[in-house]
Amino acid sequence: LLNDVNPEENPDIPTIAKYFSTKGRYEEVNPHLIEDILAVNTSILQPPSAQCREIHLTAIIRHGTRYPTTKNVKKMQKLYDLVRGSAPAKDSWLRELQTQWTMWYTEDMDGRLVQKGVNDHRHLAVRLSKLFPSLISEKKLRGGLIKFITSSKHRCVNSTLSFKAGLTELWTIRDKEFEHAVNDALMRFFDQCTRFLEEVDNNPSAMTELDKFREGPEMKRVEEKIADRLGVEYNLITDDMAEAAFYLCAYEFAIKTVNSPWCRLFDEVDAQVMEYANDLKQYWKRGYGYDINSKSSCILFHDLFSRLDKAVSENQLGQPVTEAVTVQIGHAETLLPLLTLLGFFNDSDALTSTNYATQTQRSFRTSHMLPYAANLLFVLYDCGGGDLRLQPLLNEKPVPFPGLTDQKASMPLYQEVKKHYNDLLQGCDFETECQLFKNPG
Ligand SMILES: O=P(O)(O)O[C@H]1[C@H](OP(=O)(O)O)[C@@H](OP(=O)(O)O)[C@H](O)[C@@H](O)[C@H]1OP(=O)(O)O
Repeated sequence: LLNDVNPEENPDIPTIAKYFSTKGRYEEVNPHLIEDILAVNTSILQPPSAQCREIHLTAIIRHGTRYPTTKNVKKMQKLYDLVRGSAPAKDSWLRELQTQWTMWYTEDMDGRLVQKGVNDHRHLAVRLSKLFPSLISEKKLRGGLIKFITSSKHRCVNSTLSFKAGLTELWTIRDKEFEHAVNDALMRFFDQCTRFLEEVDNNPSAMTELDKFREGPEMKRVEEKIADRLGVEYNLITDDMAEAAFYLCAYEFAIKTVNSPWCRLFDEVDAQVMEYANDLKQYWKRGYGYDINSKSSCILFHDLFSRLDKAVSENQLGQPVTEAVTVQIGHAETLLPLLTLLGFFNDSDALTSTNYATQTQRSFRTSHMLPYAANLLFVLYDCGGGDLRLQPLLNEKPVPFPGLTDQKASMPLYQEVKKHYNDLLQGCDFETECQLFKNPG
């Protein structure tokens, strides 16, 4: 019954759950799924005419809900030890943390997929088959027209297996296995872009804005309030400890759907500060902060459009589209550089350590873009008479291509889209962009 109530008032859902950034549950961006995990709303698709039929779909999907990485388990363990060692509390929720709640996360979990993450992908597969029944169909799966590509990371491989299982269970297919290709050049391009590795990933000064914010007044106030709630010395609650507490609340909720006592350490103002710190990390490491962040996704950008072009030419020749659906499973850092390259969620002002107060309405907000199982879809429609249209969807909702004027119900002409991204289509060469000493001009 609790699920019937507005998520905002559901005591099982932490009030701060909408601020969990890339540690957020998929259901927080699609709350109707809380009541019915397989619910879809086909009316959102609105092709401009009844003649339109979908001929190709590429889905770029983040893995499902996972355990914390080793780096964060260590921080969480340190906070747990600190809380266990503090003076016996009078508040029952804190006494529960001090005496009942046990630290069950271990370093060997290291970001592996959890059962909820298996279900995230099983259910997403079924919902997408309901949204696009002529493409994600048993006939096309059996016909080898649905391709799977994954990052080599265990959480992505297991998400791929789960997505496939969603379909084989739906159609009770037991007599056939479907393969997937492991392709890190595509799904983990950031690992192979030398200029990104040198100038951002391995450059300590690249994250200056995040470092300054973590030492700044907003974070300091959050740390003090946590220390007050725990009844410990201010100097014990560092930014790392605040992050560990936030992640304990987020993981207990995402993995076990529990509104744990750890969430009591934050009010909404605190959670918005923690969310901004995570957005600063993503902005400068994967988003608009540095041009190379998005240019490192050129290989995925060209892969997408060559796939779309192939479907167009096969369709125009009256041939069956040999790759009707491509399911590509990667990371938050696979999707975000591509979203950035395409211009999505670009604010007029950069996110910095000093403008938090004016960025409360920012569009660059990973809590809305990149929960577990976040998915970016490109659906190609043939509307007859050579009228081909491309519709982008993020997390099962149509999103207009930024800056594209012809936004007929977010389904512009494919040629318009290619014209809009012509500079990238003619350039954006991964080798050129990623070489360390880029030739000027
Ligand atoms: O803060 P952690 O260690 O969890 O950061 C992870 C990334 O998680 P995210 O920041 O996206 O929540 C993880 O991305 P994911 O999409 O695979 O979950 C990434 O693969 C991992 O390397 C960590 O990223 P970092 O940039 O190395 O901190």
